Amino acid sequence: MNQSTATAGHVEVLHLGIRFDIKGAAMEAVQDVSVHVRPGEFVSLIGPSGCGKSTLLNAVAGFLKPSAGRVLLDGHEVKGPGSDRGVVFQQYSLFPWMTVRRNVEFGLKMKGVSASEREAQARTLLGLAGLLSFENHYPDQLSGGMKQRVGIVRALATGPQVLLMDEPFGALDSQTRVVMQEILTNMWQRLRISVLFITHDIDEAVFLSDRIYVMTARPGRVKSELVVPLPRPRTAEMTGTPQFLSMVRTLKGLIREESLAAMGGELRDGGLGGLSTEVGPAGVGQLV
Ligand SMILES: Nc1ncnc2c1ncn2[C@@H]1O[C@H](COP(=O)(O)OP(=O)(O)OP(=O)(O)O)[C@@H](O)[C@H]1O
Repeated sequence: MNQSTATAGHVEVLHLGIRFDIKGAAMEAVQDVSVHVRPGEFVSLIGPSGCGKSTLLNAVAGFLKPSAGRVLLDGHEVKGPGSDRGVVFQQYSLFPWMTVRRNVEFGLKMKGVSASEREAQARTLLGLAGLLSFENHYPDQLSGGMKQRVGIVRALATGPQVLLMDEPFGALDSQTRVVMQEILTNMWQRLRISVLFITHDIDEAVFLSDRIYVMTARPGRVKSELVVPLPRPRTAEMTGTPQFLSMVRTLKGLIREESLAAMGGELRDGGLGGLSTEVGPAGVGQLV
């Protein structure tokens, strides 16, 4: 497993609270959340829409200041964005006027890395992502999946200890998404980097993660923490195993409870009384 070899990239979110001011009223988006990512670990956050997943990730990225609690990276308090954390969003954030390789080199250039070293590092990572033959293409000559692969490579180029990914495959069609998951798990396996990953796709979370946090409806708190017991490296065949399917079923039950709670019981009150909020048999997802 990765976490046995990586030594940096330990994220600790301790009793995090984040409040937004909306028209003069405080709105609590995240409440008393404690989560962690060990060095080299792949951890996902899932939960109903609006439960504060992006807010939490933005606090780890240093884009948002906690209203309560702390975020630590390798024991040091996060006080703002830094090159020790790479961020990938759902929207492709490439510079359209730069080639693929120039896009990847951009962060290295900002760090003052020499042209020859930049080129070597960019080409190594592009090779890992299967994009070397596209290094001189421009973003608008690439498919959505390729653009997002360039986005991931660009986030990795400056050598962060932690990769923060907010629904990175959300805009892709389902076939491309599955391929991207395999590419990401292979890259992660080689790079030994810590990942905090947000997704709405439960299969994706199970396929990629070592552990999964399920969040409650707003204000977001940690509802459950599950260890994914599947071996590494992950392969597409594993998605059909009873272990995988049982874990997906467990997570679906947990999310469904919270989605119903987020709707304030409106569905049941509206006459859909047959809807059950009970979670099915816990299966293999080991609750910790
Ligand atoms: N900058 C902001 N100002 C005010 N409210 C905000 C801000 N950012 C987020 N919120 C609110 O905080 C809550 C949590 O939002 P957030 O985007 O973190 O949820 P999420 O779980 O990532 O949602 P989704 O799964 O739909 O992307 C929502 O009610 C959202 O409207």
